Amino acid sequence: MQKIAVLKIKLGRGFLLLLLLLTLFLLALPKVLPERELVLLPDNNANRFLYDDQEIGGGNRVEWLDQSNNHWRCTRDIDKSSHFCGYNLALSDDFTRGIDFSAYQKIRYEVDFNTSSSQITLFLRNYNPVYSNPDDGNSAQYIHFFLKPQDLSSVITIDFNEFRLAEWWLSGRGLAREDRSPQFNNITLLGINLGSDLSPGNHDVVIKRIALRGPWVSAETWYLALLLVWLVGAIGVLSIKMIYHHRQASMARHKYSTLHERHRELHDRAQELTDLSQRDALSGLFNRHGLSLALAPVLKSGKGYAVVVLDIDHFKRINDRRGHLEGDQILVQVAQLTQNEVRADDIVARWGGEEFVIVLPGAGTEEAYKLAERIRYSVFNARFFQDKKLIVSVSLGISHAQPGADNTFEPVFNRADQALYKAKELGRNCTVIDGEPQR
Ligand SMILES: Nc1nc2c(ncn2[C@@H]2O[C@H](COP(=O)(O)OP(=O)(O)OP(=O)(O)O)[C@@H](O)[C@H]2O)c(=O)[nH]1
Repeated sequence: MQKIAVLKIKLGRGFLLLLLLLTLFLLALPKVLPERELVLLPDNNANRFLYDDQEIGGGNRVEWLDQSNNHWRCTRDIDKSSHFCGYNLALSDDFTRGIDFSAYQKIRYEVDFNTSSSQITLFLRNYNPVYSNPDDGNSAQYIHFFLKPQDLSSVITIDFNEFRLAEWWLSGRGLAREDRSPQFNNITLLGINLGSDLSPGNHDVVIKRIALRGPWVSAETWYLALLLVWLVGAIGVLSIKMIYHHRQASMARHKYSTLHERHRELHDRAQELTDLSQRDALSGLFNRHGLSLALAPVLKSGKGYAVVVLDIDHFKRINDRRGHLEGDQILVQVAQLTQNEVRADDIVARWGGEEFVIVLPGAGTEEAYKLAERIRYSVFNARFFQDKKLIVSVSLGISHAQPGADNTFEPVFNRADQALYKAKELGRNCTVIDGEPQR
């Protein structure tokens, strides 16, 4: 039991330690893991195109300087007004099907800007059938971020939280609340616009790389994993406790049943010893000690009782003729025949040798005489070893203890024994009552 308790404590501590380590590991993992990345550019199949405001009479003209390296230029004609000039990257051939950016957190541009533009717009287009129309490129959400000259560096990383939905796109559309904020689940196009008011001269841009970045696993998933770990931990601890208590209970049950078994064995043994000390081994009747114990309450009651002393006639001769073993069997059979005739509360004992004593509590001599005669006839008529020639008879002496008198057994027994002696003298196979002539 102690070993199990120690094991339980060790297991419990081990489990807690494991849980703690696992929690620390899960907490540290997002910080250690490299970010997930999706490279949008360079991509050989990328659908890139430039646009300017020439068609609407503007003063901006765009051209590729080195298309394979995404190197392009906007030139502003001072004599005309400036509206827009820029670069687009279509993410698929199908204008309605883009890429889900929402699994990422930010977008990373590696761009060389050689421009004096005071405001560069980085924008994304999100197509959603709720508000978009496949025939109208402008119906996809226009989400933008304004780059100021001070933001320009070789690597620019922008969190998607920093993007805004353009007011001009939103106005007049009457969209539902959930559609009035930027959506990133189906981005079909991204672009760079050098601005609406470019300064005269050349503005060169080289786009080296554009990629999405984000954690491998979302914060919600981490929390869920932590919760799961603790849940599994709690179930583990509970299971250990249950197993421990179950084992304790089964050990207690085993101990109880062993004790119970032992108790039963001791009880049986005690009964056996009691029987041995009170019973005659051959006949199974009370011996003298058993008789004195059984007699005690009768004497104490003071009610009076009758005593019959029985002795097998010429038993020595039977023994001599048939052998001691058969003599024993005759003794057992006579005991049984006697036992068959008595009442439930009569006490039958083997006094010794071939002599038996019967005590009849509350009985008078008449009753005792009838019993003695029944026994005598029963023995005389009994068949021993199926031998018709073997006749066994018994002689009996009877005495009576008056109620309130004779509270010791010995004198009453002696009187019955005297009567038995008389019966023997009278020729045996008869019953004599103390103080009476033979009937
Ligand atoms: N087989 C057997 N014989 C026993 C036992 N106890 C005593 N005896 C024998 O019983 C016989 C008793 O003989 P006796 O006292 O002379 O009396 P008896 O031969 O019965 O003669 P009466 O009593 O005068 O009729 C003896 O031979 C004992 O050895 C016993 O347990 N088994």
